[in-house]
Amino acid sequence: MASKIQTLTEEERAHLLPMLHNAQWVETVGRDAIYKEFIFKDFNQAFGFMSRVALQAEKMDHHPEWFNVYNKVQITLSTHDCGGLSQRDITLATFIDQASAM
Ligand SMILES: C[C@H](O)[C@H](O)[C@H]1CNC2=NC(N)=NC(=O)C2=N1
Repeated sequence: MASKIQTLTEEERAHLLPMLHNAQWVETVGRDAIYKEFIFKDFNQAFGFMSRVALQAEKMDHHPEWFNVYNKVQITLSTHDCGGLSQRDITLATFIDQASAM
């Protein structure tokens, strides 16, 4: 059986979280998750971004918690299967940042 997904170790966090902070991701209060808000020119741009993220999320079997109104997309990433931040969240956050810059 494949080993269960693990939350990030303290060592991994010390290395990865400063990089995420530089990219404007913040740690959520009261929960082991990261959060970022994206503002686009209009709904079309926002939904194009969401479409790119959705296809990647499905490929990874790792899905964002998100909220969209018009040009604004708020995203929280956490791994439900381990109850906190895992490497999958970091990988998806990196993809999301790239997708937002397209
Ligand atoms: C059964 C399915 O593989 C799991 O529920 C996947 C789906 N997408 C997921 N997305 C996120 N963000 N965390 C998970 O733990 C997760 N688990």
